[in-house]
Amino acid sequence: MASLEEIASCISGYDPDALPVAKAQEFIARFVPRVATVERVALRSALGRVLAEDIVSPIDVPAHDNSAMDGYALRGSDLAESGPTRLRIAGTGLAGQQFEGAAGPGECVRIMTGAVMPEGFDTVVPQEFVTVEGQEVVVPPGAVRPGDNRRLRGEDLARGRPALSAGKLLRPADLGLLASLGQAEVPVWRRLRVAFFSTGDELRSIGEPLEPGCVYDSNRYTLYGMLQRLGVELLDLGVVRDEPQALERAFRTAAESADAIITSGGVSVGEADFTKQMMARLGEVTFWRIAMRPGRPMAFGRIRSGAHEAVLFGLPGNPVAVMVTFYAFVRDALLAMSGATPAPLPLLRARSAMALRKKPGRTEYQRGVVSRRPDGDWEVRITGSQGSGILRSMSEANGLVVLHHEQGAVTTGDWVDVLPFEGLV
Ligand SMILES: Nc1nc2c(c(=O)[nH]1)N[C@H]1C(S)=C(S)[C@@H](COP(=O)(O)OP(=O)(O)OC[C@H]3O[C@@H](n4cnc5c(N)ncnc54)[C@H](O)[C@@H]3O)O[C@H]1N2
Ligand code: MOO
Repeated sequence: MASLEEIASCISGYDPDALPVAKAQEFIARFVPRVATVERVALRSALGRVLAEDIVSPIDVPAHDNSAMDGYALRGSDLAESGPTRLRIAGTGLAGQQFEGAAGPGECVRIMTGAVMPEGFDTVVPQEFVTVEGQEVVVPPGAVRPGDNRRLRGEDLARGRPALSAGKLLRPADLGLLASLGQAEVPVWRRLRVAFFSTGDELRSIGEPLEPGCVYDSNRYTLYGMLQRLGVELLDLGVVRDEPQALERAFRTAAESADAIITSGGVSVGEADFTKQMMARLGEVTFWRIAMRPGRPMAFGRIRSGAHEAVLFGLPGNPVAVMVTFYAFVRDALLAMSGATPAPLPLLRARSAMALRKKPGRTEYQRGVVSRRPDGDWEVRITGSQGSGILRSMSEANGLVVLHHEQGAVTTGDWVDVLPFEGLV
């Protein structure tokens, strides 16, 4: 596995004290390893897991040419060039059944949606387009063209062709697709294990009295929520005092049982911090100052304990900085470690309802509410104070306005990128 130094040397203009977001992302993507164990799970349990092998279709789906409509199967060559076409009804084909009778030229077969097309028939006319006169169907001119309303064998999935590629994060449509192939079990990468804890002597856990100068630990709860949504296995190591033995114990336990460790707090320049020293002592860790707001300080690397090691994301302590750095760096890294093919989060374009101050040379994430304007455009309004300790403005927001590295000030009405929370937080 490459060392931090080796990776740093691959990144042009790398400066840990002024690191653009994109370079930190690139660094992390080059560094993180991927899980190596495949397990086979029942189809329903594969939801939200990452496919470990390509799935080649063992069958044609659909298995036969079949009708897309309830109506009458006919031969396209029987359609009259002008005027109505009269066809004799030779029998019926139901879904799940094959029409066994014989039908010759000038004849049609009553057919239901999904029923196998009778031999030699290539077109279906929907029943609402025709009139039935005794044993005859009258198709008006122009009602159908040859080949209409017929679904071809293998048009969804062709036998022997790839149906899904390894690295796919399995969503509801994929479960359905796998079911249509008759696949009862799915090869997926094993779930990633992520340990997390909060550091800081001022932190109290829920249920403890709040002494003067203390705050309740909220970061473990936002982290829990974000990690739970990613579908990883969680190991909550609680609040750890800023004290060498306690920190060493927590880091070692985490490295021995998890693939990744997420901490919050203790990565800035404060005096009472043993956290940074312990990170550096137990592994290979770099301390970044990222050109972003919020979320400037961050530790990144690996922690070792005996033969075990885990990737470390040492996030800043401020509650909003934890969330923003998680979405900017940790989310994609954990998905990559889980075996998923990288896919950037989609951004929405919205007009800013207000002027925003912004200096080029850093990425800013501002909390906002997007809504639809009467003219149909999306509009975004910032949710009050953007201090990185103000979780309320994060909770009130439904997205983050992403002001990119090179971008300058925004004037009212300008288009900006928004990362919507829907489906994310
Ligand atoms: N002189 C400087 N001071 C600071 C800098 C700097 O560059 N120079 N950076 C600031 C930035 S930006 C941030 S973010 C913080 C990060 O500091 P730490 O990661 O060392 O975090 P702490 O000092 O432990 O905590 C910061 C803040 O967040 C509160 N906190 C921490 N953990 C939790 C938690 N689990 N739940 C709720 N709140 C938490 C903590 O009480 C502090 O108020 O440093 C700035 N300072
Ligand atoms: O990481 Mo800090 O959030 O910019 O306050």
